[in-house]
Amino acid sequence: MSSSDPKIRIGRINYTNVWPIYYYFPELMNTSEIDIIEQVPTSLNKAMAAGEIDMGPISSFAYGESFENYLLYPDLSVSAYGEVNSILLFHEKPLREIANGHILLPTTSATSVNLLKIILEKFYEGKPTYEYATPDVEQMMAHGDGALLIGDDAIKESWRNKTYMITDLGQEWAKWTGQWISFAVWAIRKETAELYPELVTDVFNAFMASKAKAHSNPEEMIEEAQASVGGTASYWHHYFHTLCYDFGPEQWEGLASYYKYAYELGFLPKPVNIALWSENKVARVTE
Ligand SMILES: C=C(O[C@@H]1C=C(C(=O)O)C=C[C@H]1O)C(=O)O
Repeated sequence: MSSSDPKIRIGRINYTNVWPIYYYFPELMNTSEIDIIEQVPTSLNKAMAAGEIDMGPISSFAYGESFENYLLYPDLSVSAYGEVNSILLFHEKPLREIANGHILLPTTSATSVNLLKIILEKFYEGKPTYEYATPDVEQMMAHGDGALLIGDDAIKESWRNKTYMITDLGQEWAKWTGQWISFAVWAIRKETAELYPELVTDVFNAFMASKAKAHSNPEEMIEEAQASVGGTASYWHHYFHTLCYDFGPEQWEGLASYYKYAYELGFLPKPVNIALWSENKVARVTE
C-alpha cells in the first residue's frame, strides 16, 4: 500500500440486512482512510481470512473457523430472536419428512447452511444429503426436497412464492433452543486492531452512530430499499425492526450454543472462544 492508499479495507455484505449499519456511515467517517468492499457473505469470509479485507461483517460460522485471527466489535451483529424473514427454507413436505432427503444450499452462506444442518441433523435426527447451487428456488427444487435461500434472494422469493412451505430458520432455532441466533458478526483482524487502534475506534463509533440514526429515523433508508429491492414500506419497517443489530450477552449465549452444536457435529474443528474488541483490549466471553 502507498501512503495515499486508504488504511483500512472494510467489508460490506451486499444485502439489505446491513443497511442500518452502513446507511449513515460514510458521512460519519473520514472516507480517505477507508475503502469499502461489498460482496456476498462467503466472499467476505474468504477475503477476511486471506487478509485482503481488514475488518467488517462475516458469517458468524466463519468467525468460528478462524477465531484466533479476529476480535469482534461489541454491539454489532445481524441477529434475531425468532423470525428473521431472510433465512428461509423452501420445501414441499414437512421438515420431519425431508430430514433424510436431498437439500440444496446457497453458495453465499456459511452460518445458515450450518444452522440448517444443525436443525436437520441434531433436532430432527436426520442425515440428509447436501448440494450447493445458485440461489434459484425453481432450479433447486427441480432436484431436491428443500432449497435454502438467504438475504435479498430469500426476501424476493418469499414475495413471489405461491408453491412451497417456508421455514424461517430463526424461528426454527428459537423453537428448539429458546435462544438468539447471530448470523453475522463484525470482525477485526488482530493486526489491524494493533496497527490502527484509533481508526478502529473511529470506525466503531461511526457504525454505532449509523445504527442509532437509522433506527430512530428509518424513512429515507426504507424508501431507498423499496426503490432498489421492491416491497412495501411496511414490509421494510417490519424487517429492520425484527432484525437485531446488537451483540450483547443474549446474543453471545445463543452463538455459544450454535458453536457448541457445530463443534459436536464436526462442522467446526475446535471449540470457539468469542473474543471482543474493546478500545484495543481483549475481553473473552466464552472459554
Ligand atoms: C440475516 C441474514 O444473515 C446473513 C447470513 C449469513 C450466512 O448465512 O452466512 C451471513 C451474513 C448475513 O447477511 C441474511 O442474509 O438475510
